[in-house]
Formats: sequence, C-alpha cells, structure tokens
Amino acid sequence: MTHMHVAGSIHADASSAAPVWLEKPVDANVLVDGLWSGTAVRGQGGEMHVGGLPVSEIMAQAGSPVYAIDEIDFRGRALTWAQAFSGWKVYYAGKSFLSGTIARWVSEEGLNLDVCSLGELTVALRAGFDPARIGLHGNNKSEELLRLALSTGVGRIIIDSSDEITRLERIGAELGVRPPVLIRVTTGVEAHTHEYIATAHEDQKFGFSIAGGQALVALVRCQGSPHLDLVGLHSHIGSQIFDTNGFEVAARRTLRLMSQFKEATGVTLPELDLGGGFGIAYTIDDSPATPADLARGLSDIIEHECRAFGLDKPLLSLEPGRAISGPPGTALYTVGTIKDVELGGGQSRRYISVDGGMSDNIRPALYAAEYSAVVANRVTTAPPTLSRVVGLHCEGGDILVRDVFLPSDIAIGDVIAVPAAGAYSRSMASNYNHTPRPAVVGVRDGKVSVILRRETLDDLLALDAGLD
Ligand SMILES: Cc1ncc(COP(=O)(O)O)c(C=O)c1O
Ligand SMILES: N[C@@H](CCCC[NH3+])C(=O)O
Repeated sequence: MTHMHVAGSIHADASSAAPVWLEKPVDANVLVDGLWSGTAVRGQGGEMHVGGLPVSEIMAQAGSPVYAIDEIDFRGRALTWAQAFSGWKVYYAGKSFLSGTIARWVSEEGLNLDVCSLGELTVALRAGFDPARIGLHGNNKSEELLRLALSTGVGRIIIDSSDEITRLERIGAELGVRPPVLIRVTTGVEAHTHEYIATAHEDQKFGFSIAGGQALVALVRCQGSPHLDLVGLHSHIGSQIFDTNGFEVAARRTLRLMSQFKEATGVTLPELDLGGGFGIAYTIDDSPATPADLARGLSDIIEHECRAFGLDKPLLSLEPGRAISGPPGTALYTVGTIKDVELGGGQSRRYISVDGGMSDNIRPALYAAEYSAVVANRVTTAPPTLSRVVGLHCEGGDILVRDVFLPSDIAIGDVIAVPAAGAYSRSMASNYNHTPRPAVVGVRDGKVSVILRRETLDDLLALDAGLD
C-alpha cells in the first residue's frame, strides 16, 4: 500500500488504483475546466462567482447550505441536447431534479419531460407543462397516478409490468381513452456503473425481460388490446455511463425484438427510446462525451443495427437527466468544525465538517460517489492538504467529498463549493436527524431567485402529531 503524504495528511489507501486527482496536490484555488457550471469564475479578489454573483452574496440572500443553479448553463445544456439530437424526441428526466421553475425552463428550451411519480407529474402539470410532451415511468404506478395521466392526456406511458397492463386497460376503458404506450424491456446489458444505478441486467425490478420472453409476450398483449395504443419499446441501461458500448448492445437487442415482433404480428413498431444515463464530470477523472458526439455515435449504432435487421429506422427518443441538471448546480456549504484526526505514525487526516451532509446529498454514502470541492470565498497561497469534507449527521458514512485537496489554512466560516451537484442531490434529500432541506436558488445575471425555498424546522415540527 502506498501512503500519500501531503501537508501532514495521509490517504491510507492511495494504491495504484487511486484516482488521478490524488496523485499529486492540485492548486486548490483553481476551478478546473469542465467541472463547474458555465458562469463559475474566480472574481476580483479571488472569490468564486456563479451567475454573476459572489458566493457570499448568494448565501447572504439564500442562507447556507444552498444549491445554486446556474440558469444560463442549465438552459444552454437543455438546448444543446435538443439541437444535438434534432429529429429525436428528448425527454428531460425530472427525477434528477424537478420543480415548477425547472419544468418551465425545460419546456422553454424545447424538451419533453419524463416523470416517474405522482409528485413529479403533479409538479409538471401545475407548472403548465404540456401533458402531450410528458412521458410517464414507474414500476409501481398507482391507480391515482394512472388516472391522472390518462385524464390529462399524458403523451406516453412506459409500461413496466403485466399488472400495469391490466390496470391501464381497465382505467383506459373506464375513461374512454386509448393511451400511447411503450414497453420497457430489460436488455440484459451489464452497464459499467455502480450496481445500484444499473438497470438493465436481468435480476432487478424494472421492465420485461427480452431473454426470458416476457417482453415479446407483453408486446403482443398490448398490440391486441383495444384500450392501448402500442407505439414502441423502451430501454434504460443505467446511469452515469461514459461509453456507448452498453447502448450498442441495448440497441441491438431491442431492434432484434422489434424484428421478432414484426415477424410474429406483421406490425412495425414506430418508436424506440434508449433511456438516459449519460455520465458527467464530478472529478478530473471523468471525461464525458459531448451531446453531439453521443448523437453521432448513437445514430450510427441505430442505423447499423436497423440495416442488419432489415428494419426502417424508428422514431428515436432518449431521456437525459443528470447531463442537463447536474453540471449547472453548485452546492455551497459553510465550514463549522475542522479536526485533524491522528492516524498513527505521525500522520493525520483532516476532517472538515460543514452545515449539510448526507441529508442533502446521499450519493457518496449510497454509491461511494466521488465529488470535488474548493474553498470558494477566497484564494490563498497556503499549501494544499488532503482533506475529507463531512456532514453534520450522526453517521460515520456521512461524507460529502471523500478526498480533496483544500488549503491548509481553511478556517471556520469558509465556504466550500461542490460542483456538479444539481442532479440527484436535493432531489434525493431527506430530513435525517430532523434536518430541514436546503434551499435551491437560480442564479443569473447577478440575481438570485428562489427555486425551492429552504425548509424550516417549523415545517418539520408541523408533521409531528405528538407536539403542540
Ligand atoms: C427510465 C429512466 N430514464 C432516464 C433516467 C435518467 O438518467 P440520467 O439522469 O442518468 O440521465 C433514469 C435514471 O437513471 C431512468 O431510470
Ligand atoms: N439516483 C441515481 C441515478 C439513478 C436514478 C434513476 N434511475 C444517482 O444519483 O446517480
């Protein structure tokens, strides 16, 4: 085992498999290209600015911790995906982060919206999102959710089980509507990502198995139903994926199924959705492809496979979430406690405790997700120290950034900024330890606007039937 000594700290398991960013201290002042939202810069005096505002001003207006979403960057990414995939239907995956404001931005930039719960659908509808441009997912859609979707004219429902087919047929017949549906299939692809966010291997809860034959049976059943308008197939292989190999295998297997279905029924399915899952940069180890590169790669794959199966190219769609909402988001925390923990042999590890934690970002604890961070309120010439940014929760795994070089003169009251924090952090936040969830604000042209207000302790206490 190699021990890495940096300014008195030690990374005890920096073996040959250590991430690149641990190999040598980096200048902790620098906002590394590709990690930060488009308008993030060090302003005069060294303070970080986002959306034309110094972080101190964002926090003065919105408190701490806070998630700042760079509106120009978010809109720019949404538009870039729409343009790169012109001719496709692009659905923004609302599970990555959704609110009324976000639904409006997504709509204005010309994207469709993927929702997967009663809550997400309700937000979208209340925000005025055109139901015809909404796709509905979920492996256990409730009666209430399906009724809402069918009665409001949601554009497509992605069916996940035989029970759902039965439920949907009954509600469709009752309401006198014939909803457009896609069948979600399990392609058996082992996506190169964390086990918990891979979704196309055989032994998991989503979709109908192609290999097991259930997918073809479900397709034939929907095709024969007077209450359902079968339009196509859906495949989602997982999340935070960087290479197109998994998509290639998924495309081959879904198109083969389309051709089998055509042979069996004489019907050509018009649509194929390849799902989301496109990776983003959380650290300098990550190098995501651009939407334009992905569009070229995926289009080539589809054309090649269609030729092989003698199929016409279907109408294609996809569902990026993280790639649109992740990079524009910066999490801002305030340092409260600094502790150098003795590891023996004269070594220590610096623990920097901030005013948030696993309640606002569960990803490091859940998936061992890596993040980066800087001290945002100032620059310094103090040497970098390998540090660990931790939260305030009563849990040893309450880590926000496992290993990061931060200046050795870090002090109480400093601001820690974490890039690429817009996806699956606030949207997966909890109230662990009765912790109110942070605010989310939009920042643009020097102005802060509230996207989600900060929860208060009173919000939480109001839920408690045992308190006055
Ligand atoms: C069906 C489906 N579509 C789209 C997404 C969005 O994934 P991502 O945010 O990684 O692009 C997910 C989440 O993994 C999903 O389950
Ligand atoms: N929540 C996951 C992504 C998967 C969610 C959608 N199926 C993450 O934080 O990476």
